[in-house]
Amino acid sequence: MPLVSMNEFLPKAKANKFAVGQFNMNNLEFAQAITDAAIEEKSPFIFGVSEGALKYMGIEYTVAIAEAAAKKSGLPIALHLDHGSNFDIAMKCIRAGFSSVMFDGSHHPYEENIKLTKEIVKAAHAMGVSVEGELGTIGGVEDDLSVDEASAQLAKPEEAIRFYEETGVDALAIAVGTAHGMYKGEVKIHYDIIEAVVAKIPVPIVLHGGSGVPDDMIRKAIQAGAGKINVNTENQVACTAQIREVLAKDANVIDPRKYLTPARAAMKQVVQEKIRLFGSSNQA
Ligand SMILES: O=C(O)C[C@@H](O)[C@H](O)C(=O)COP(=O)(O)O
Ligand SMILES: [Zn+2]
Repeated sequence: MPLVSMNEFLPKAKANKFAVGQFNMNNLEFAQAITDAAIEEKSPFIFGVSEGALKYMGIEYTVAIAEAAAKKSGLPIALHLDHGSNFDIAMKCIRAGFSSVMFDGSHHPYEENIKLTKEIVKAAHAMGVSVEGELGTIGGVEDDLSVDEASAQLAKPEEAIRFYEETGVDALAIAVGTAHGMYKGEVKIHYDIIEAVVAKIPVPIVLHGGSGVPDDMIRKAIQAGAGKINVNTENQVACTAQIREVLAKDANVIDPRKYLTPARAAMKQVVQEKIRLFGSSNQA
């Protein structure tokens, strides 16, 4: 199966109140772990690739790995630029074979964010590629905001609704209290904001910063209207913990397969648990 746009599965997710996971691809082992978990769960999924990961892996390897995963699994998989910062990087990814892009214009003033997002939607939709937009500040590692500071930057429902109406994005990331990275304090999700926006737009809300959010809060967010949930840090933590453990036990290990095999298995378990939690098992 070729890579697909998020529109292959997000409308169904919104209608049936489940969420599709975006799991970030940082190297081959991440891609294998995510794909193997999804195969067992018969779940659609999204490979998120940040600009940093793209630089690390190279765009050709990234696309080739995602295409191999789609071919091997037969699952609906979207290859999605995560937090794309400008028009050029979005077009570069689309030309290389990405089936979906995010434009993160949240650092721009509201009207400018709408204008820039609209331009990307127009070009991407002409090529059958889905687009995610972002509004408000999702705090955490990227912005170095505490959870309290992030709460101060929450999206305003009326602005989010107009943002959708003007841009026509396929999924909308709004700041509702989650933050990137593991939480230092308690996470507080503003379900009322999700509900108010989702009631007025036909596309799902995207929850960034899915790592470390308690399961019951994830379930409530999905019921409120989150149809795409991003997870990266939990996989990084699982991967690195295994590598540390193997190397700490035996300082003579030099074969990367000796520590990458358990690292991959640990990530597969994380992804499988998230897929079950998100309710996307058997939705492929
Ligand atoms: O960290 C990245 O490179 C990707 C993240 O920004 C991703 O979009 C995301 O929201 C995952 O959040 P996390 O699970 O808190 O790492
Ligand atoms: Zn994010």
